[in-house]
Amino acid sequence: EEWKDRGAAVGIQQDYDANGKPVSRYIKKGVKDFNFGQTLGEGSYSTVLAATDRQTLKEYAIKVLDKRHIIKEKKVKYVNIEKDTLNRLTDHPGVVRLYYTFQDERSLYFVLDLASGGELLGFLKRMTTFDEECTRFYGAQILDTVEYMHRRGVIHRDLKPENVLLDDNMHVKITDFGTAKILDPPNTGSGSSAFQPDAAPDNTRASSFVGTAEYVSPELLADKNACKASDLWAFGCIIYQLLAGRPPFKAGNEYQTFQKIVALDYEFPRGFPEVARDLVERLLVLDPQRRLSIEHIKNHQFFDGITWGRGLWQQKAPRLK
Ligand SMILES: Nc1ncnc2c1ncn2[C@@H]1O[C@H](COP(=O)(O)OP(=O)(O)OP(=O)(O)O)[C@@H](O)[C@H]1O
Ligand SMILES: O=C(O)[C@@H]1CCC(=O)N(CCc2ccc(Cl)cc2)[C@H]1c1ccccc1Cl
Repeated sequence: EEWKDRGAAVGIQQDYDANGKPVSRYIKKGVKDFNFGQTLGEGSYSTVLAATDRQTLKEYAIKVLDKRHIIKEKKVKYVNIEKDTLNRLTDHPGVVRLYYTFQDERSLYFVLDLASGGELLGFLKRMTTFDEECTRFYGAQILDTVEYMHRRGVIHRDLKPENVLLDDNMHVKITDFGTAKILDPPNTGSGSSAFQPDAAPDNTRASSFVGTAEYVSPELLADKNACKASDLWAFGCIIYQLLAGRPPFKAGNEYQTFQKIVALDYEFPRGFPEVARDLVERLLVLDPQRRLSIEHIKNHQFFDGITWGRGLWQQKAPRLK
């Protein structure tokens, strides 16, 4: 019972016994290992609290989910998807890292990277619009992270400025994977084959789920299925929104917003930078197969000057202006 209440083993400590024989020890973390601090935010089924590990003094964000509420709202599936997705996306600086999970009789706990800068949306609201340099930097970090997710066979499906958090270096930390889709690699016939693609082919379709109205792709509205290119549609909406201060498709209600999307009914405000306009026009394309691929986006003139890869995450974030 003790084992269960304190959650499954969450980490392996590699040690050696007196004779130098390797010994693996399971580290179990539980509520008692943390000092809980302020509430960082509330979700529909969750509360996120700042917390400090009492042994290491490292700071985390701990997402606490109420079991009764989750069961009542039939969201158990989303809890498992969030856990499984985060457990697949463990080695990229742009994804909020999941360190431990544990539970007690009332709650589930996800111990996550603390993104102390809060949501990108918050900064955008305060600035009204970003200049090109900031849009380029944040766009590049978001794209680099989306590329990593796709290579690991994960479609986010709800990319938006609320789900792009910022850490204490003002670098991107993408969150909210409860509605993500894990593309199971195609069964290559012989399961034991040496070559196992780390992700399904690009045009694999995911099951039905609709994200946030303003960022939903036309294919999702047409035939209820999202694909990797659906994340790139949302990416196009985000680039537009950072520079324009509002999303490209926004109407009085969700249905009218959907009508604008499927009709590709949007226009650029006066003064919208030409190069960025060209990029957005090649992303907000109704046919997902004709949308720019990640490789082509990275080579687009708008991202001239960006060093892709590790360098992008070591440089100083531009001051928001
Ligand atoms: N790792 C984190 N670091 C700092 N703040 C966070 C972190 N994760 C979430 N938050 C903040 O806590 C709030 C609640 O996040 P949570 O993921 O629990 O719910 P949500 O996804 O925002 O809402 P919903 O579940 O309705 O989609 C968010 O507003 C977010 O800004
Ligand atoms: O998959 C796991 O890592 C364990 C396995 C053992 C276990 O009991 N749980 C909790 C399962 C669960 C999920 C949702 C609710 Cl509402 C209640 C229990 C899982 C769990 C523990 C802590 C946090 C999240 C989860 Cl899914």
